[in-house]
Amino acid sequence: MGQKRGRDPKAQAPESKKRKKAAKSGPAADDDSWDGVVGIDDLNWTEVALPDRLEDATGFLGLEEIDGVDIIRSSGGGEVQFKAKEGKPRKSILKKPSAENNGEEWDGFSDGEPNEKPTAVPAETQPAKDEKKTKNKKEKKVKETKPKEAQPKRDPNLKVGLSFAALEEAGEDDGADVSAWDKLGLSPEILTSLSKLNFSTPTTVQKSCIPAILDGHDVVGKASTGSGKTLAFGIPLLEHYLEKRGKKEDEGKKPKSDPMALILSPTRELAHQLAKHIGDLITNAPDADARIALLTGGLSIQKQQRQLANADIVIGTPGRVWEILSTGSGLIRKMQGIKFLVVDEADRLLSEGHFKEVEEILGALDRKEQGDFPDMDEQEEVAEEEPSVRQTLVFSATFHRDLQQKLAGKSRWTGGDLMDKKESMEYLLKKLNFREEKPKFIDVNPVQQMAEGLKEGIVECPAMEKDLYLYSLLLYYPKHRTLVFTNSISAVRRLTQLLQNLQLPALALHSSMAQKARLRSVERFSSPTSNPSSILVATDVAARGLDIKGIDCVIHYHAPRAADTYVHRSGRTARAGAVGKSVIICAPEEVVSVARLAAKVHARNGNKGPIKKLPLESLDIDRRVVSRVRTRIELARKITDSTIAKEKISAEDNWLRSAAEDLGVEYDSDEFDESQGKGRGRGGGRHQKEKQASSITKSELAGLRAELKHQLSQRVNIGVSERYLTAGRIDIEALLRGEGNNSFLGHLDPLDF
Ligand SMILES: Nc1ncnc2c1ncn2[C@@H]1O[C@H](COP(=O)(O)OP(=O)(O)OP(=O)(O)O)[C@@H](O)[C@H]1O
Repeated sequence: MGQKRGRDPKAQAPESKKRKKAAKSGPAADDDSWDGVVGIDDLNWTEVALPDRLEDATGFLGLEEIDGVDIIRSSGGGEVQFKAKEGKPRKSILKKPSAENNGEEWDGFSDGEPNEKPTAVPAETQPAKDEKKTKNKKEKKVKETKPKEAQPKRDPNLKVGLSFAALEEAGEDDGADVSAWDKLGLSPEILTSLSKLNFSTPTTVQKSCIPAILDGHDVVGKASTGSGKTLAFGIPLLEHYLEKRGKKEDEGKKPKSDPMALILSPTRELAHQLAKHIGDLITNAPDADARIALLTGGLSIQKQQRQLANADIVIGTPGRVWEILSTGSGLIRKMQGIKFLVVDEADRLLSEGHFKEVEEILGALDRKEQGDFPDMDEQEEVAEEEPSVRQTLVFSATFHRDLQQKLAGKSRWTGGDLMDKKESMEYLLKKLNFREEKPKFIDVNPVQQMAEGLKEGIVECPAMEKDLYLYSLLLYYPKHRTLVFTNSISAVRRLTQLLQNLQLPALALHSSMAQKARLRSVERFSSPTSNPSSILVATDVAARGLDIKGIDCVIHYHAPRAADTYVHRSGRTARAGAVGKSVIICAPEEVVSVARLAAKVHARNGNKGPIKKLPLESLDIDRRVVSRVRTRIELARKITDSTIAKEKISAEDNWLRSAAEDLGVEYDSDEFDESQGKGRGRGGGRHQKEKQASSITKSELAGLRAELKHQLSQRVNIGVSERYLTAGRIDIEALLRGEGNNSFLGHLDPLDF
């Protein structure tokens, strides 16, 4: 078991105080007396542009103007001075710095030279940044044509990192009023970024966690899904970066290229999203050029190695992080200097399949003995590193209840078999080697685990009719972006094809897909321009952390196997204060486990036993809908099963044929099946079914497709007969106008859920 590292937890406190002071004191960090009042020449005047047509002109042509200022008259009554309007960052009204401040442009990570200069942001966010830089360059050119005396005179006392650099784009910014963040004492760069991102108010978890992290504490943060946990740790990380960089610049030193933070994520998609989210914060913070290395499987390892060599923040999945650390040269030593270790979705990351790699990484970060690093060259071995001051930040929406109580100091260590069980979270939390005896446990919503705007429902149906009920449910909510969860990869494959055959825009996501295809599915599903009825069919690889705007509904096609999975799956909707629905399609044999998990999730005040009534609303799908779409489902199933079986058999056949060729023998598939006893014994039924499904001929398949197409071209008629239509019993005009649910013909009570 690792020992507590020798470090005074309070050692960082003076630094934090200084940071707060700097943030409060305005652009000149040394100038405590600045009251935000500036003279006319300090303002960021912009020229009034000429409109295309003169009659469209408003304002003063040929003059300069400025927004967002209040006029102050000096006590003598003579000179006019200015102050930023309430709610606007004070420095946002100031003149921009001269061109000399602009650093070199960055070309992005590439597979080219190993000595390339790395970036401030992850590869994905780079194009936007590059575009912005090009734009700034153009603007600069225009400004350079101004007479020289128009350039502001720089106060030699002003610090670049913390002062004017923060104003570069702030003057043009129409972002949100961020005064609600004032109490957190953040730097102007970060306030500008939050304003641009339109994050006007910190969320509860951000309000509680940011000050604790900035004060140097280890933090275990628990808050419901979609409540903004990423920035709760992302903001302090960037604060630390800016502060350190400012210090180095003051001392005239070059900033070190060693990473300052490692963020571990359980899935690739989440790692990409974290990089994007934190990358956005960096990109929008003027002149904050922190660099992110994204280490996930499925993408070029060499490129990631190079990124890591020059990164400030490393984000990755444990497997790839360990793969790179254990083979790279001197990388473990570099990583030992990190100031923050963030374990996101901790309960997942610290259990199940990730255990081994996480343990390796943690072990390597804390290893002290010399000569213990096969990847370290001699010079590095000699170099004395400053003692480790790592803060550990652990976040999730769900935590093991015992652990929760233990960390909150409410119960004693239960010991016994928990300690013996290697996978147990308690063991690994010890491994995390918090530097404080008791990390701060911040539980934002100890009672309610689910997001406030979430409605939970259940649809009960026979196990073999889940397709039918899923499809019916989707027809009830035609304009809903929906995420469908299943418990297996084969179910994802089958359901995606089934829904596609039913002409629904379905995409697949599971861990056996190539990484690029995985990212493409998420991108296509989440793009604001994508079909608002998009459906993503996924395994639990999408259950954790994925932040996709506008998911209206989560459907559990298979009941989740554990309560935390239910919380995280459902948490993909109703995020950041939005509303959403979560519906379990439940077969009779799943009812008991669903009731158990719902009771766990909704148990009040510390799991005092199951609650009596199922806390999920029972949804009644109209029987007429189910019976009228049955033929569609049968046709779509036949087509899907046949396509999948054909693909499978042809893949197996190809493999056997080429193996036979290699061996120089003849291959006959029927003979081979006979010899393998296929069709008899265990699995024989499935094999027979596959054979049968694949034996549908091309023309039969075409017939089925044509029949399905015909069915789909008509609305589902739920009780409107010709007689009614002609007798004027329904509003044909309204039907033609496309009012109501377009999928149905006739009146259908909505689910009101
Ligand atoms: N202060 C804020 N104001 C408004 N929106 C915010 C704020 N902070 C974060 N958000 C937005 O809220 C959404 C959810 O944030 P985030 O992904 O960090 O949630 P989370 O708590 O980590 O969720 P999960 O537990 O599911 O991983 C994101 O789209 C993010 O951009």
